Amino acid sequence: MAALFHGLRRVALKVRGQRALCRGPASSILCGGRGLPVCGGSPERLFHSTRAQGGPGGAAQASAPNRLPFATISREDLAFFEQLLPGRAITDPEVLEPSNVDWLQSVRGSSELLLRPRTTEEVSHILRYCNERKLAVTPQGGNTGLVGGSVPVFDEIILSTALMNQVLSFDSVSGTITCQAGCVLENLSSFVEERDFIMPLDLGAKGSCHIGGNVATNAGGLRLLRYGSLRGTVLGMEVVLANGKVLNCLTGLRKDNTGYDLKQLFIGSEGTLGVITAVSILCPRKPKAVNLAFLGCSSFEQLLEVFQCCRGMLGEILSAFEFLDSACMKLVEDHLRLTNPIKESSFYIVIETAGSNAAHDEEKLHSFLEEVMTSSLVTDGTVATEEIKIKALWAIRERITEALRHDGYTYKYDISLPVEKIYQLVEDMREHVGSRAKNVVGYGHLGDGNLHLNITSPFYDAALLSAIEPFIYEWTANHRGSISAEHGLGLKKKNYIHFSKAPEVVLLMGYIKAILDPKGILNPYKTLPDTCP
Ligand SMILES: O=C(O)CC[C@@H](O)C(=O)O
Ligand SMILES: [Zn+2]
Repeated sequence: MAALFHGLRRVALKVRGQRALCRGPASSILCGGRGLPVCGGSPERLFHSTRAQGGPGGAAQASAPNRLPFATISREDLAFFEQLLPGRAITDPEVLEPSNVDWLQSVRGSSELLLRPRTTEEVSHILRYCNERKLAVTPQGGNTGLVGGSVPVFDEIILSTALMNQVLSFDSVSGTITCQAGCVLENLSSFVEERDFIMPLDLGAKGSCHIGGNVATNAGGLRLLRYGSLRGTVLGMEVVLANGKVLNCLTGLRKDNTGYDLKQLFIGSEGTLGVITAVSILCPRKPKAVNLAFLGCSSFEQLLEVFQCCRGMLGEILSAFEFLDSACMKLVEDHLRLTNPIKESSFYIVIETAGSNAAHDEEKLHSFLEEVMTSSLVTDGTVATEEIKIKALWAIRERITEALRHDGYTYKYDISLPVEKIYQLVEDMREHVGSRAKNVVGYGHLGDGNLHLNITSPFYDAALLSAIEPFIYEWTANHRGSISAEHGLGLKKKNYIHFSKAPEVVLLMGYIKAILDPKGILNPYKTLPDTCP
């Protein structure tokens, strides 16, 4: 079996060095929110943008509510903002354009004002003013979200964190980084890596997404299996409330049980409760040895067995367990010209190990590979230890979202389920929609029980959408899953919240919103449903 392992290594050398380009999904910025009354009951209509999507087709699976009675921007307002942020209160439609449209180009707002504060004080002034005037605000970071949470729906003022990009401090003993919300994740990764640490999260959108947006959407990503969610690694936070009050919870303490942990309210609230301006995040030490195994399996059942075996045999060095099906592989081959490094298989697995002793890790990985290959759970595979090859293999998994965008109009779902049920949904969906869909693909964070089910059609197709929904939500609810595992609800999914949350829970969310943002100015039309449970 040693020979087989080395054989795997040789295949790795064949992999071309494509670097995962930073696209934009997975996380977004401090988005979310809706206007008061908490459940507005505004009639819905389905809308889709005809100028949408980079690929063929385009549209949006989003319900467009009616505009709530917010004020509109006056000359005096513009003068105020221009004075507060000289040269950083943008009204030029061309500059505003990319901030009005989401990364998927599926939803579009019509904001006429983009504000670029640099400091928490400026954010505080902006919000105090907007709250008094009842001007609605959409916080925006890297604008990489997938649920329409980070762009305005109507004429909301866009509050961008792009210029709030300073690292404030780094504690090299604890590994805690404190930085402004607009720091790009990849820049933070480079910063901490130079100091022998890593960020606890990693996503395909790392080149564009902002850390504030990651926190506001509780972005999951590829390392959650090992380092947990931001709910555990965010130690402190500074947030500006709708009325401009600054809530300073910017501690770097691991333990702090003094009362309610208020920062948790803002993590994953999509900017509906406050604008996150700074965060303190606990970073793990940079692993001394990283290995990546890219394996093929002929059935999902076998893939699950590999997962079990992997957890048992790799234990503490396992840092990611991702999967994609053969339809995903075809998409990245066809649209991005990436090369399948192994024999064609029904399923592919990406396993990453990260540890402190290369020889020890390699030995563990070797025994694991020997086990799964002798028991024929894995049909083919390749292993990489060099960074460039690891990146090339990761690109196959990380760039699926980008490949989908080239495939047509994409109906996106982000479901968590008991792990053994994950692929049954893809199969049931394929059967259910039949030839109406161009592709039905499944991939995701298997180790976290998180499936990304994506369906494409050449153009937006309302009939296909009504075949998919509410079928997918009912299916998920029947299996006690979540209809949004890591992307949030934003604009597109907010009205389906009841498939995952009980009425009294949604009601309590509404009360919290009403307390923190009584005028509903923060990211209206997002996260909470239009109608009361
Ligand atoms: O595009 C998607 O559906 C998933 C995006 C992202 O969360 C990923 O895991 O690649
Ligand atoms: Zn994901």
